[in-house]
Amino acid sequence: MKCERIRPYLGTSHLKNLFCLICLLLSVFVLADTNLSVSQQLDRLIEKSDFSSDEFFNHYQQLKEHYPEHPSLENKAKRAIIDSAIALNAHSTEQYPEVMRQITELIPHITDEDLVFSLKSQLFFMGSFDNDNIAYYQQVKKLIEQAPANTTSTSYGYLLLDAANIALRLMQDEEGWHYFSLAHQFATKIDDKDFWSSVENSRGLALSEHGHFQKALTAFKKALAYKKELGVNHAVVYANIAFNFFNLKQLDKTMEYASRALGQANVEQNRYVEVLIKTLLGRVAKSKGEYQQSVDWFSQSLTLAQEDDIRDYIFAGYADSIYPLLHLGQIDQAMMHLVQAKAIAEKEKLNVESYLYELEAVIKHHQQAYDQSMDLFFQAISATVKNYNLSSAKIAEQSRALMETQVQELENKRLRAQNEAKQDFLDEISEKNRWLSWLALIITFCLLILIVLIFYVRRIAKKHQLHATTDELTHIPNRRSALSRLKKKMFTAKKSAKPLVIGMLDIDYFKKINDQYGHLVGDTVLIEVAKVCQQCLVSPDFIGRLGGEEFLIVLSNVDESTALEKMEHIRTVIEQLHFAAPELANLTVSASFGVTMLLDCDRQIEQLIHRADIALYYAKEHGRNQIQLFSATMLD
Ligand SMILES: Nc1nc2c(ncn2[C@@H]2O[C@H](COP(=O)(O)OP(=O)(O)OP(=O)(O)O)[C@@H](O)[C@H]2O)c(=O)[nH]1
Repeated sequence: MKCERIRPYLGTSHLKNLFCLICLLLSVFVLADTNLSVSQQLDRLIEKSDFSSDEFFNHYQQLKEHYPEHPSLENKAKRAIIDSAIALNAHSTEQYPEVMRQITELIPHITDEDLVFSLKSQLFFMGSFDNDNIAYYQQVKKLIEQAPANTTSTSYGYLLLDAANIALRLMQDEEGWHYFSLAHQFATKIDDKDFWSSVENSRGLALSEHGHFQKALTAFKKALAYKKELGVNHAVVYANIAFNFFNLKQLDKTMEYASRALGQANVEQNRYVEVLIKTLLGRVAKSKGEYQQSVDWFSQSLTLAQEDDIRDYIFAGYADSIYPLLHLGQIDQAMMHLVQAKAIAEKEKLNVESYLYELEAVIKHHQQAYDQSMDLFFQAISATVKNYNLSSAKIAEQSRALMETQVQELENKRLRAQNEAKQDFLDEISEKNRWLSWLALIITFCLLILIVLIFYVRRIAKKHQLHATTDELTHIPNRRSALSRLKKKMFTAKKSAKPLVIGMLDIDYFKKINDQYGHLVGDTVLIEVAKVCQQCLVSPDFIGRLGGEEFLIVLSNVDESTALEKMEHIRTVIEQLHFAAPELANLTVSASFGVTMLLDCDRQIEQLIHRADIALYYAKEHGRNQIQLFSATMLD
């Protein structure tokens, strides 16, 4: 962004250099009539002209030694022009007064109008330090008006370019582009490729400063083509193209042309371009957010600029690194750079007051001194207004742009704070969530353990219940369970007025079986009897073991005859029991049954059981292996 801020005073320096070069050309042209040999040597000198090259100085030195006291006034004038060009190029301000004195003395004696004009222009450049303000612009315009009619002096062309640039910087766009158009016409008139290249390069810089980067690119490329055609130095045009691509945000192209500029600068031994490109690389790194890299590039550019005393870029090195330093949180270092930048600006009389206020405002902003920052921003505007004599519309435009920047900055700050708050909230939630996750995990784990425990407890309880309600030997309901179920059946039957029949089953002569075959066989008989009985019954009918060899059979919802049929079937099945073991081949089993039906008068199961017992006793008494239905006569 600061490219545009640096450009104003850089552009003028270039113009001065170019102007000096043209003065040399003009001088050679003038001398061609008076002294051909000097002229030829100067021609060669000018062809290779580069005010910063050793070759140029050596040739010029030789020329001076050969013709120390050349009588021609025009030659003296030319030498004064060359001396002033060298002094201007090298910023050798201490030499200015002497050269200016020579030029002032010569002017009244020179008759050639164009040469006089060139001398006056040179004098003007040496006397103008503060070249960015309205007064300077007025002086340039006045000088242009003094140009001889139909002049072919390129000094006139370079003054037009200077006027165009200054007008644009003073935001007098219409006049600025008008001067460019005049320079264009003048270039057509004199048909000088070098001047053409200067027009295009200068126009490219102006277009770039005004944001017309594509048009600027076209202009720079034309300038480059002219320079290449002439075979003169063009590293600086490469550099300008690189800067332009940077403004177009085409970083790949920026790097490509930066590299070409560096290569060409190496060939031309142009340290100025090297400094320029390192500054550009610093800006590229800054735009990528690589602030440390950016500071490093600016530091390298600053060192080179200091070594070669390239003052514009000593200032740029300090000023440009302020933003990245602030981003790196090095506010004190940024402040030190600002102090240095201010000192250089004051010493060199650089017209950067507004820029310095702006930089200080940004530093204050980073120091959170917002009121001071705002004041400094307004001082930056005031400085711009004062310096450029802006119209109220331009002031309003600048103020609005600045306010928008501030508002945007504050909005960004607000959004940052909002995001931070959001992040804190999310962190808090995620912290809570973390705890909740742990809690959920622990609870799940506990629940799992609980479920497993419940499962085992239930299994054990079931086992216990089974144990408590089931006969261990026969696996049918035991006495307690059988009687309990009978109780429920009796209650249901009475409630629904449905019939209920019970049968007491007792294995006949079981003692004998035990005695004859042993208890184990007795157990087997008990198991087999229980098994076949159960097979004969369908739910809700059931059988339970009351104890020893005695069983209880309960038949629900059956009439007397059906009940007796079922009992008879069971009896028959028991009677037909066969045991596989050969020693049990002769073992026969039978059972007696005492049967009774639920009566209306029954209140307790004991009454039922008692009647069944009586009937069983009766069956035993009357020959066993039979079924007896209770009847009152059995009581007799
Ligand atoms: N093997 C075995 N014997 C048992 C078991 N419980 C009782 N007994 C025996 O069963 C026999 C019952 O004999 P009793 O009450 O005299 O009856 P009984 O020999 O069947 O004669 P009646 O009932 O009159 O036909 C006893 O000898 C008990 O020891 C048992 O769980 N297993």
